[in-house]
Amino acid sequence: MVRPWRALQRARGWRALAGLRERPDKFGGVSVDLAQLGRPRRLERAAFGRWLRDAVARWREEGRVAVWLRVPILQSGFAAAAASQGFAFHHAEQGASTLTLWLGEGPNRLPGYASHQLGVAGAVLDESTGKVLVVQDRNRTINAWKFPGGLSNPGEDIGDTAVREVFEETGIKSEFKSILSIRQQHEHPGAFGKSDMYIICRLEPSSFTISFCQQECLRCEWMDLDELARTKHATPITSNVAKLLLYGYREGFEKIDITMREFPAVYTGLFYKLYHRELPESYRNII
Ligand SMILES: NC(=O)C1=CN([C@@H]2O[C@H](COP(=O)(O)OP(=O)(O)OC[C@H]3O[C@@H](n4cnc5c(N)ncnc54)[C@H](O)[C@@H]3O)[C@@H](O)[C@H]2O)C=CC1
Ligand SMILES: [Mg+2]
Repeated sequence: MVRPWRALQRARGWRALAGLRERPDKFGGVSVDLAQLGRPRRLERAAFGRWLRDAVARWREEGRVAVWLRVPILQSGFAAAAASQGFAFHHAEQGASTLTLWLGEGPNRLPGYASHQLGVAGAVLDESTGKVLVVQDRNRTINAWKFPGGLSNPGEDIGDTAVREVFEETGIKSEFKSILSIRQQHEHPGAFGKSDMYIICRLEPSSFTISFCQQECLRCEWMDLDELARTKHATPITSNVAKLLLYGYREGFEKIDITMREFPAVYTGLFYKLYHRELPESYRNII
């Protein structure tokens, strides 16, 4: 016998499903966010599965090309119900996962999620002494000199990551001047098998007394740039960028710098940063 309160809960669950808002997108897909259901204690996975099967049939009839289903973490059982109907994970963040189902013709054309992580290091050069700031990692088996740096926070500008990481790891304050190099490595073990983008910036110091982070660094010092360019005890990236920096130090930074300019984005009203080699004024103003 189904107890009346349980029947009532189920009826509420069905009403909630029937009332789910669907958001079409400009590509012909549709999104449904299951957070709208609140905490449906009595809405069973099987009932949700039946609703989803009917909804998918309807979306096919309507000619939708894709379904985006957002599932709050506490309702993850619904992800299993969706997977049994062909949905697959697209991405997950702290509180929810998003699954997709391609309904269009031919192979799935939905864009993937994050493909890279971004690391940024700072080559901090004291131009008055020709010394550059280097560290050795505490957690590495082979200890080579490298520039202090680390992973970018979401929404953080490249130069801000370099300045923050340099300060956190060495106690040195600095200012962003330019980008010197970009390294891309696929299947990076430190990036959960994704690709790693590693950018080295040129920074100018505004403080000089080292107070390095004991958790992350084993050693930290101001080293002659000339010596860093020659030493065998540096990673290949560090050696190459040290040579590049030495070239710029001797012959003018305009030979090596990739500088930054800020522009308003046309469609969104946001701003972005454009990084490129110096462009003479006469070329900037060509109409
Ligand atoms: N060629 C070079 O000179 C080197 C370049 N890199 C690049 O630097 C960037 C990352 O810099 P980092 O200094 O590593 O980042 P970071 O300065 O943001 O530090 C990451 C922190 O997370 C910790 N961590 C990492 N994986 C962990 C795990 N599974 N469990 C617990 N703790 C963990 C580390 O011990 C470290 O304290 C990447 O882009 C990488 O490719 C890193 C090392 C050498
Ligand atoms: Mg680091």
